[in-house]
Amino acid sequence: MAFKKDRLRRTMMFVPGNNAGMIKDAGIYGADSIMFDLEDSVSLAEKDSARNLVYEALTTVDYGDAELVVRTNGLDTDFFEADVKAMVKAGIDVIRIPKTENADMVKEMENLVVAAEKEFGIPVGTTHLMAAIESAEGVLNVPEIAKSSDRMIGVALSAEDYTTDMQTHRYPNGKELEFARNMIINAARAADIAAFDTVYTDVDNTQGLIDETEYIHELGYDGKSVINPRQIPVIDKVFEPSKEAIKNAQNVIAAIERAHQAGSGVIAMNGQMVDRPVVMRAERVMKLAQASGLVDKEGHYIGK
Ligand SMILES: CC(C)(COP(=O)(O)OP(=O)(O)OC[C@H]1O[C@@H](n2cnc3c(N)ncnc32)[C@H](O)[C@@H]1OP(=O)(O)O)[C@@H](O)C(=O)NCCC(=O)NCCSC(=O)C[C@@](O)(CC(=O)O)C(=O)O
Ligand SMILES: [Mg+2]
Repeated sequence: MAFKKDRLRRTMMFVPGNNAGMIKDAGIYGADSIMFDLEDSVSLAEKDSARNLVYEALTTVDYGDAELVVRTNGLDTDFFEADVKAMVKAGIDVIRIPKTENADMVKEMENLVVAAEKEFGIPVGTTHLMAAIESAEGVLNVPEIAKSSDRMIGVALSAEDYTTDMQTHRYPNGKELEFARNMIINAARAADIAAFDTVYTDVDNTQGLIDETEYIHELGYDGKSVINPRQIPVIDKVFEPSKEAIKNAQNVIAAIERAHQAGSGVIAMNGQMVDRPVVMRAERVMKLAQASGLVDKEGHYIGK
């Protein structure tokens, strides 16, 4: 397991917690984060066996560098406490809180996580949290939800439940999600945490997935939740920087290093001002380039 607050999270793959085959092989597809689901993809009759299955996998399977996330059952269910205890004991990186309506729900989750960390001898603060925003109320409260805990790593739009709550459904142009998407990305950036777009459920429609991913990439999202491994390379490709963008980022980083050596935090490059925000964008391009295998560890372009 590997946790880093500012890691790349282009794809977060849902894996139904009752499917042993999918759980075992979930690490081979290259998702940045693997999310084991104990909530809506698991029937009531299988809640306990799914929890045991995911616990077993977390403590025995090597998922490499992937970040490991679990979506527990809701705070209002009989399964929630047992889910949280088992997942904290297993050393999960992140708990995804379903149907998060307000900051009090995050606090309730946090209190249980702290108790479980103490009970199982896990260093307090190790288990991180993220909130799934799945309702009108959740969208209105997302700014406070995003800032409600130091453990928060991100907020995610959950459009299936959200559109149901809004008494609409999903359309190809995504107009029904505009307000929620803008609220969520803005709240995430204000809290300095990640923003995840929703699942794209039409798994055979690759062009539709590309269009939606390009749109949320432009809005500034870190990535998307996915439901099928075939969606991972499609999303990664949209997030892949061009050769020109990489070259520009390399030039920006080199220019600011020269500026720092000369005792300045700002420099002009080809007539354009290079300062901290420009450098931060360049650093993100280089991180994406490295994850895409387009540059080596020293940042030299190697292509594919
Ligand atoms: C969609 C489909 C049925 C398509 O089946 P297909 O049969 O066409 O799949 P194929 O492509 O043929 O599979 C090829 C190979 O990949 C393996 N494989 C497939 N999917 C895999 C996977 N997910 N993880 C690991 N492995 C996988 C498979 O086992 C096979 O392995 P092998 O046999 O060895 O070749 C299948 O993917 C699937 O069940 N997905 C998970 C669905 C799910 O989790 N739903 C709940 C989360 S959403 C929700 O709750 C709404 C939300 O809450 C969301 C929010 O909060 O954001 C909201 O409100 O919006
Ligand atoms: Mg949902």
